[in-house]
Amino acid sequence: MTLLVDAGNTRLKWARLSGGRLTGHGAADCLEAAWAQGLEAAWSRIPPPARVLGVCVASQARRGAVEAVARRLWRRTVEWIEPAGQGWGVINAYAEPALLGADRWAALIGARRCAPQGACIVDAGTAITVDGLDAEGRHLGGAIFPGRELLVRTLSQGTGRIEMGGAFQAAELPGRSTEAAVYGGARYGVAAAARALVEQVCPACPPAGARLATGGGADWLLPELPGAWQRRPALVLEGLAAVAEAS
Ligand SMILES: Nc1ncnc2c1ncn2[C@@H]1O[C@H](COP(=O)(O)OP(=O)(O)OP(=O)(O)O)[C@@H](O)[C@H]1O
Ligand SMILES: CC(C)(CO)[C@@H](O)C(=O)NCCC(=O)O
Ligand SMILES: [K+]
Repeated sequence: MTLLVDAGNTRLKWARLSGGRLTGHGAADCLEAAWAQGLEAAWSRIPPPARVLGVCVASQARRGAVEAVARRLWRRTVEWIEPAGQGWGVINAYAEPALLGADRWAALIGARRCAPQGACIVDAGTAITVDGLDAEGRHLGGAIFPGRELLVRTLSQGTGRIEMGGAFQAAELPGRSTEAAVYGGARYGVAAAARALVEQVCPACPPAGARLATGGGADWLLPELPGAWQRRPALVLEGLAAVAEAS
């Protein structure tokens, strides 16, 4: 069994790969202080994996904490996948391939496998990313925009008079309090921005291409986007599964 890990900036997701199937999906909220202890407790209940394969777009410290858990529990080294110029049927659009987010790279590999006709991919995570992929596996490039929660944090941290804490709340506009104005602004602003990104990136993708959506924010974002989208909650892990099976 191979343990697949998607270490994002908000959450860390994992699943077990055996016999070509993904099972035992789990997630840890990395914004909580004791997330690493929580991860260790959750992982101590799964059978020892032969390999641990992952992507990490979070800090070096978080990467190190994940490595420490795998080492302590199973004496395993985590194999972190980094984007290359090409691999697993995908050709990276970046002039400096290593600078593409490893989660975007894995999502493209996952898309290559489930949508050989090409795809437009939306990942609604901490950041919202949109990427294009053609029928030859060429990555067409993409877009990066702050997600809802991140936008609220940014406003809170970058101003003197806005202080936001706690969970995101649905709010209507016009808002009659700072909270309502900020939550409503983030909700409608990010939705409008995501629509604009999709409208820019999707026309560059093959007309018959799939529209694939992933990320923890897909449920709220999808109804805001034009067109019919296929939910692939584990697209990044699906890409990692393709890598694991081929190496
Ligand atoms: N239980 C939850 N905990 C945290 N975020 C959640 C939860 N449910 C939904 N979300 C939404 O999912 C988003 C995080 O999604 P996801 O887990 O895909 O992010 P991530 O992988 O950490 O992001 P990134 O890869 O961009 O760093 C949050 O910004 C929020 O909008
Ligand atoms: C954009 C995020 C934060 C999305 O998780 C991640 O893919 C990342 O840190 N990327 C590096 C920058 C880039 O992809 O160009
Ligand atoms: K993500």
